[in-house]
Amino acid sequence: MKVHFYKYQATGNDFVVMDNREGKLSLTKEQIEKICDRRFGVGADGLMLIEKHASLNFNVEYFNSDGSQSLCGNGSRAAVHFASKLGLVNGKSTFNAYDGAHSAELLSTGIIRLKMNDVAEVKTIGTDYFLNTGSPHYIRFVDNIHAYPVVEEGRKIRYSDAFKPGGTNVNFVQLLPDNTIYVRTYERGVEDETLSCGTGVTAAAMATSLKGYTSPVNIKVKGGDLSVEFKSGQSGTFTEIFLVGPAKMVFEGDLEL
Ligand SMILES: N[C@@H](CCC[C@H](N)C(=O)O)C(=O)O
Repeated sequence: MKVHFYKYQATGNDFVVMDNREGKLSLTKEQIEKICDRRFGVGADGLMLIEKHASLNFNVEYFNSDGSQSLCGNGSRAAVHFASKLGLVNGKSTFNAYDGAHSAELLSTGIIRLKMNDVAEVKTIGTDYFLNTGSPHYIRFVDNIHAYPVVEEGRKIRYSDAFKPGGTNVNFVQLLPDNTIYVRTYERGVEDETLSCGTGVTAAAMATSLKGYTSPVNIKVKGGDLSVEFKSGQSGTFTEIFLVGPAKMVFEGDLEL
C-alpha cells in the first residue's frame, strides 16, 4: 500500500505527518518504527496522523519513533502548520491531542503559538524537579550544558525505579542572562537526545520560574529558539501556558507500507 507523507521539523524535532481524515490508516508499532528509522525509513523522532474530530478542527494522533504515545508540543505545532496547509484552519485552531483539547494560532510570521494545558504541581526531588506538561519531564539544572553527558545521565533517570513503569523525559537546563535558558532533552520513546522537545522546554520554563525567571522565558535548544509564556499561581501551579516557536514542512513523498 502506497501512502503519501509530509516531513516536518519544529526547532529540529522532526516528524512524519500523514493525512488520515478518511480514517483508512492504522499503523502497527513495527510500521511506525520502520518509517521513523533513519536508515531504513523516512527518518523522524515521531509520526503523526491528522484526523477528523467531532467538535474541534482536527485530532492529532502522536507516536514516538518506538510507537509509544504521549503529547508532543513541537509535533502539535507542526500539526497546526499542516492543518493550515490542508485548509482545515485559518489562523486560529482547536484540536485534540493525547492530553485533551488545545488551541493554537499560526501567526503571519510562521510562528505557532500553542496553548498548553495547566500544570497543577511541580515536585521537588533534591535539587531537581519533576512535572507533567502533557508528557512527564524531569528537570536538572547544570553548568556547562554543552559538555554535559545528556544521553548517559538522561538514560539513568529515565530508567530509574522512581519512574517505572512509564519512564520520564529528562531535561538538562543551564540558566543564562536575560531571562534565557539553554535546554537539552533526553526523550523517552526516541531513547536519545533530540534537538528540541516542546513539552520539555515548557517544563523547564516552569521550573526556572521557581528560581525567579519571569514570563516569557526565552529558550535556546540545539535546533533553534522558542519561548514559553505563563502565569504563575500558588505553590507550583501554572496557567495560561503558551509554547511559541517555528515549524516548517521540509519535503513530501510516497512510501510503501
Ligand atoms: N518531542 C515531544 C515530546 C514527545 C513525547 C515524549 N517523547 C514522551 O513520550 O513523553 C515534544 O516536543 O513535546
